[in-house]
Parts: sequence; structure tokens; C-alpha cells
Amino acid sequence: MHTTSDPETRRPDAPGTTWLLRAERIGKHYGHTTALRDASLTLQPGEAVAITGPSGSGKSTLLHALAGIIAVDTGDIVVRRPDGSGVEDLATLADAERSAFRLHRFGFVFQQGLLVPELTAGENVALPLLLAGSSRAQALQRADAELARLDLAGLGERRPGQLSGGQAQRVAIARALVTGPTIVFADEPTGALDSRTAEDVLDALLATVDGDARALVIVTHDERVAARCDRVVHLLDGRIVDAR
Ligand SMILES: Nc1ncnc2c1ncn2[C@@H]1O[C@H](COP(=O)(O)OP(=O)(O)OP(=O)(O)O)[C@@H](O)[C@H]1O
Repeated sequence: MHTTSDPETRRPDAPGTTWLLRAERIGKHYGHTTALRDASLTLQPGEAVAITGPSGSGKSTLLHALAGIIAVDTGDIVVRRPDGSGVEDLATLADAERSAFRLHRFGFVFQQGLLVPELTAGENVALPLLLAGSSRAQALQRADAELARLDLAGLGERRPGQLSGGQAQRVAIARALVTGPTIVFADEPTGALDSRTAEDVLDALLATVDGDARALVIVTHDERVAARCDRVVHLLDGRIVDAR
């Protein structure tokens, strides 16, 4: 094990470099609690990165900071524009701008899927597109295509209560992907599932980065999930203490 603040992020860009997101020495306090200190991380396209560590070590805080859900107190987070025209600095965006940025550029999968129970599976998947201004017909059509890609064709009319845990989680993955995000963030996405179903959901998540320009970041307590990712970032007391 080695202590690192990921020196790779401080190297100047090599020609033709393709990283998607760089966080440099980010820190976050909640009152007297330091949830994150001096954490640096670079996300490359096509990679799945696991964030591991004991309870309270700062995993969710790191994920939420990278994803722009919370603002950091110190450090920088820059995200490359998909058209390669430069980078955007998350730390300098106002809350409303960060929300819009998240909606268009990132996808999210949480432990319980967080589907809206009153909406159908198709409507749940269509939601990010509707929020981004798509017409209902267009959004539902795209949602259907995304559901089919996740082997959920024919289930679009069901409500979340009529789906199994694994199906609901795949609906959540479809919703995360429907806007074509460059980074998918998942917080304990398999935590509430039995091991067989967890394996299927993990397969679906990992497939989102296969040969793609997308990166996946998964917070997990599960060693088996971490073992299937390309890299593991381990946190202790808010610090990255090991990055492989
Ligand atoms: N909104 C908040 N207000 C106050 N303290 C917070 C808040 N969010 C997190 N913390 C604290 O920050 C530290 C890191 O929390 P975080 O949720 O990031 O850890 P975690 O590794 O994801 O934990 P777990 O595995 O239990 O979900 C903890 O001490 C936690 O109590």
C-alpha cells in the first residue's frame, strides 16, 4: 500500500490525452468533520473505478463531489467537454449551473434505484430527457430503446412496485444512460440485491463502459464488485490511501 494524492493529475497533459475528469486535491468539511482531504483522481474513458473504504471514510462524499452534487471547499474538479473543445471547472459553477451540467453530462444509479413509484418504468427512464426539455413522445421513444438495450423490452408500462429488485436497478441504469452521459456514478448499486441479481446488475453497469468513451465510478463495500473494476481507489478517514 502506498500513500498517494495521485501525482498523475499534476502532470501536464500528454498530446492526444483523453481523460474525462480530473479532481485535484479536493477537500470537504461538514462542521468539524473532515469528510474528504486532498483527494486527487483522474477518470479515463472506458474505465470502471471502484471507490472502497470503511463506513464513514468519505466514499459517498467523494462520489458526490466528483459528480457535482456537492460543492467542495478546496481543490479543483475539471471535466472535459465531449466535443474536445476544452474543460469546464465544476468548482466555479453556481448551484443551478452544476445541476444543469449534471443532468446533461452525468448519469446516476443509487442503491435503491430511487425510481418514482407513481411513474411507469418508461416514464422514469424518460424523466432526465423531459427535464432537459425533450418532447414527451421523443423522450418515451428514447426511453423504450434504452430499456430494450438493458433487456427490459416490454416492461416499460410497469410501475416500480411491479418489478423485481434487479429489474428496477436495470431501469435505474437505463435512466442513467438515456441522456448519453460521459460518466456514470453509482453509489452501492448492488447493495440491496442478492448475490446472483447483484452479478447481473453489475454486468449491466460494466457493459456501459465496454469499448466506449464513458467512465463508470462505483462506490462499493463489496470486494467482488471492486475486483471486477479496472481500478480501485481506497479511502481512509477522507484520504485516498491506495489507488491501483
Ligand atoms: N451532510 C452531512 N452532514 C454532516 N456530516 C456528514 C454529511 N455527509 C457526510 N458526513 C460525514 O462525513 C464523513 C464521510 O461520510 P460519507 O457518507 O462520505 O462516508 P462513506 O464512506 O460513504 O460511509 P458509508 O459507507 O457508511 O456510506 C462521515 O463522518 C459522515 O458522518
